[in-house]
Amino acid sequence: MAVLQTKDLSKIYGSKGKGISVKALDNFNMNIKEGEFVGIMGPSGSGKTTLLNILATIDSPSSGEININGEDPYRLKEDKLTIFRRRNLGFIFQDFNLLDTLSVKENIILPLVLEGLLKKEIEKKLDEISSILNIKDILDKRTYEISGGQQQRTACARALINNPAIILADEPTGNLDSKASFDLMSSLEKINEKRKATIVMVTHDAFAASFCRRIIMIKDGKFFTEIVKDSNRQIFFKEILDALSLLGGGYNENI
Ligand SMILES: Nc1ncnc2c1ncn2[C@@H]1O[C@H](COP(=O)(O)OP(=O)(O)OP(=O)(O)O)[C@@H](O)[C@H]1O
Repeated sequence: MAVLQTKDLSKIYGSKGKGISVKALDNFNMNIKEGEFVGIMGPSGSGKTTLLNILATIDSPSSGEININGEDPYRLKEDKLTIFRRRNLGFIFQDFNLLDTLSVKENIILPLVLEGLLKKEIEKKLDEISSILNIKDILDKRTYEISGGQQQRTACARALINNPAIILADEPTGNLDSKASFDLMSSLEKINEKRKATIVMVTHDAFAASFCRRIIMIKDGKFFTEIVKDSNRQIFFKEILDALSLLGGGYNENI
């Protein structure tokens, strides 16, 4: 079953007639099934952030349709949209976005406290997610007392604790070293496999992308191609690099 669908999604920045307008997304179609782990890649300026912001309901499309877990979020009023977001979407950002006045545990359980869940239920969910992400030992620490990798795993736990329909990740390894990237991506892979979590991740990093099961490449706001993992991660990594070199737009120089 598709948990996320876009149909002829377009986004034009800049008002008609005044100055230059930019078509950031151009009739973009995408279909993501429950339990998929999908990477979105493309050259700088190809529309990845625009797409993610629209899926995150932060920015509205100029035209086209979007369906998340059976609803078009852009048809909801603001108060319903806030609840929709909290229940259906989990966010992981490049810069972690943790609250440094709170402990690791308080950061993670925040969405459940907002939902008004019972303490016992909160503790059970906290225990489950912190074991998967290997952060049980640091739950009482402040966020400035832990490493970047631990901060990102904390942010992941917060995004996942209430089992959202979709996890949206924007360059989650962008601020991590290679060991922390490996740990984070292994955790996301495990969460995808064990909890059937649906993950959509924008990344420039072919190594991080190799943990996904499908990569959608976009160029100039349009679907360019997609590749599906049908062997091991090392082979998929090479296939991603090959596809990126065809895509051009600055990727070729990095290979
Ligand atoms: N708020 C805005 N106003 C006007 N143009 C914008 C705005 N945001 C993005 N754009 C333009 O839309 C296009 C797509 O931008 P977007 O940020 O989605 O690309 P991207 O693929 O995420 O790039 P990067 O990899 O560099 O982050 C670019 O041409 C960009 O300059």
